[in-house]
Amino acid sequence: MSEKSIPAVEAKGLCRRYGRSWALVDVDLRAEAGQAILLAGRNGSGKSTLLRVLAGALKPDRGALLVNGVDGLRDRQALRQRVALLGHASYTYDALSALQNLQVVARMLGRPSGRRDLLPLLEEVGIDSRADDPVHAYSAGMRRRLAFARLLLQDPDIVLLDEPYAQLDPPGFRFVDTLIPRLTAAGKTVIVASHHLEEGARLCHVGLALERGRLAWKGLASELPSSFGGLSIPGQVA
Ligand SMILES: Nc1ncnc2c1ncn2[C@@H]1O[C@H](COP(=O)(O)OP(=O)(O)OP(=O)(O)O)[C@@H](O)[C@H]1O
Repeated sequence: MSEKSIPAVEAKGLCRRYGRSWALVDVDLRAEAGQAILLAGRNGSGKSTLLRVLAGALKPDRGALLVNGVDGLRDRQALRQRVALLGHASYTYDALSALQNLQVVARMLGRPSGRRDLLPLLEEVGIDSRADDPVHAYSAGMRRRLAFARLLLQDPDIVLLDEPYAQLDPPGFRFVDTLIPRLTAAGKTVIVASHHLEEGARLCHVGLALERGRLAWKGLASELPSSFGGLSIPGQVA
């Protein structure tokens, strides 16, 4: 079967509610390997909910989710092996150092977990000089950088980024700007929820916008109407 016939992610009719209130209504999404998708929408439109459903962190009330052709709702382990979400919470072990945090993940994944194996990842995200400090002593941006290092270690096929610029400084923005094309060039699928439509348009191929949980717009990321977001990053250095 050709690669094109099996999308990396295929969601159909996803619905999710919190109590009586629907946060996602009949959302369809298709993403190919090597594609970056910008997910836009006002606060509360359902972006984080959709990413969490795609990552297997939240169960949809209705709908189907196939990841590389595998039913992700039935086979949640397969889903979690293929998909990783960088969300709002960093899910770190705060009493451990950054290096120890990565070691825990590396051991879980059966990957090399020596200092020399993992330090380059911390270097890549710019926190190697604090590798041995406990994470509870980290700033918000440093925790976010550690979450990126963990994501790189996980090396999933499908990368979900929820507001990737949040808490980062200008060098951090540049890290995100180079990370997304690097991931897609390696054949990964990237779905980015962001209010930064200008950056998203530069980095992503397809644009989707949610409005009150429904898919309200789909097209080229560069043509996404600014009514769905439109922040620019203060202090962005060319
Ligand atoms: N844990 C929760 N319990 C109840 N309602 C929730 C919960 N999480 C989200 N919601 C509701 O679901 C809707 C979608 O929220 P969601 O966080 O997915 O939006 P979002 O587009 O990511 O917003 P933002 O841009 O502010 O991050 C909102 O109406 C929100 O109030």
